[in-house]
Amino acid sequence: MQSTRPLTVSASLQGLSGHTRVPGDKSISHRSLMLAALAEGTTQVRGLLEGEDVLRTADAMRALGARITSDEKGWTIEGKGVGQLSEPADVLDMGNSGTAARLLSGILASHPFTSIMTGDASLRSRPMRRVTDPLSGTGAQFLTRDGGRLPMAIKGTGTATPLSYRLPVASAQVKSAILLAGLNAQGRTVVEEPVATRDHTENMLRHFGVTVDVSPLEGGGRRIELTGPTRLSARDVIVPGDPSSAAFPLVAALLIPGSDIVIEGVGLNPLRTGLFTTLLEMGADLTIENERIEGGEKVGDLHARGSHLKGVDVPADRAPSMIDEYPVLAVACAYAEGPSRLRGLEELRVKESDRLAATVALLEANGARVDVEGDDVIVAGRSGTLGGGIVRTHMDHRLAMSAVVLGLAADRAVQIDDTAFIETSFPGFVDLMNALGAGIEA
Ligand SMILES: O=C(O)C1=C[C@@H](OP(=O)(O)O)[C@@H](O)[C@H](O)C1
Ligand SMILES: C=C(OP(=O)(O)O)C(=O)O
Repeated sequence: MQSTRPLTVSASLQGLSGHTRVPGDKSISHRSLMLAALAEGTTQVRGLLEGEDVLRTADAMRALGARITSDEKGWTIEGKGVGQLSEPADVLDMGNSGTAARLLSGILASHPFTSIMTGDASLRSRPMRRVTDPLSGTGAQFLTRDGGRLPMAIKGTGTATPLSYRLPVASAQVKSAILLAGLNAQGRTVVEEPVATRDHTENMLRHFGVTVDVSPLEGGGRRIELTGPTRLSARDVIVPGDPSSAAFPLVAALLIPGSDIVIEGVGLNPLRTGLFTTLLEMGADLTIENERIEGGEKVGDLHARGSHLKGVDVPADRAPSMIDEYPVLAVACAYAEGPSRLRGLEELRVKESDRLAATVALLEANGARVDVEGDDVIVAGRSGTLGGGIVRTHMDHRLAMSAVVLGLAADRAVQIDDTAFIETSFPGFVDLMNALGAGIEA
């Protein structure tokens, strides 16, 4: 990927102001390319996130036979059909993207050819067994390095056995891998998730004409079922703004006194809005305006003003609806009045970095007091000056953007070792923040 890009961020002298739009939703963008490649016909995608992670998925689907082009109007994908992808001539490099690697594993499991997948140093350290263990039940074979890490070889099957699987961890990536394998399996695929996770795969499969049955599980969670082999028909997709990206300008506006911003067209899928709920509980001056349906997804405009935040207790079962937002929420908690407890964050340990440890380090380096008790993070709340630290981002875009937000509200400048990985999910982040008046000198 890009060379290292260090950045020093000083306090924003004035509040943020103005209207903006964040790039397209990363989860929906990956899925739109994958499902369009599996569909029969031509799909147009508008608003696709053109970040490095999604571009890796586009390259992989091209290597598997789909024709994918883009122009100023959007992206066009000529699909191959379920079961009709072709053996790639070279290694599939999924870069920094866990979503790309995990979801594609499901697709490759039920195609009758052999492929090899790798990624960057961060992705090569992340656990793949969570998908290879269940997907082995289809009859596909996986050969991984170092107890389940990439690179891995996948020998798929054209006669996949359908899986019936209860997720041991709350993971939309694992759920999606199993459902995608089920598209070309012989019979009923069933996934049970004890806690509901983002349902973009289910929603988009329906959009492409697949029958997906979803029923509630006793005691919470959901059962998701589909019958293979099935066919997908090309359908155009409009990608909403990514709530996980909106989190950064949003929290910055809440923390910088005098701010008043509107982020337009943000996706409001209820399985993604845990951060907004939490910020409201903290007393944020945040309103969601113009709620509407765009391209089949609920979207709205986030209107945020500088706020006096107070500490919060976030329950563990909220984690799946805001899993990528904890680093920036922890930053907000460091500026809040009174302590916060963020519960049940074990999944943060297996993201692009060990995000639990790295978030604690980010805050401590800048004068905040933080404790970890089991999988809970306790942030003491503001008591003295903040900032002045050096932040190590470990190839993790969310840490880099969280450090920028911390720096914009800090008393002393924050040094960030590398902001290059922001390109994976939020191209143009610094420019967007500066257009709102952040005054970051790159
Ligand atoms: O399915 C998806 O698109 C995603 C699911 C989440 O990961 P897990 O499934 O590991 O929780 C999230 O962290 C990731 O950024 C995107
Ligand atoms: C965890 C993330 O992504 P992925 O798992 O796709 O690398 C993220 O974007 O915060």
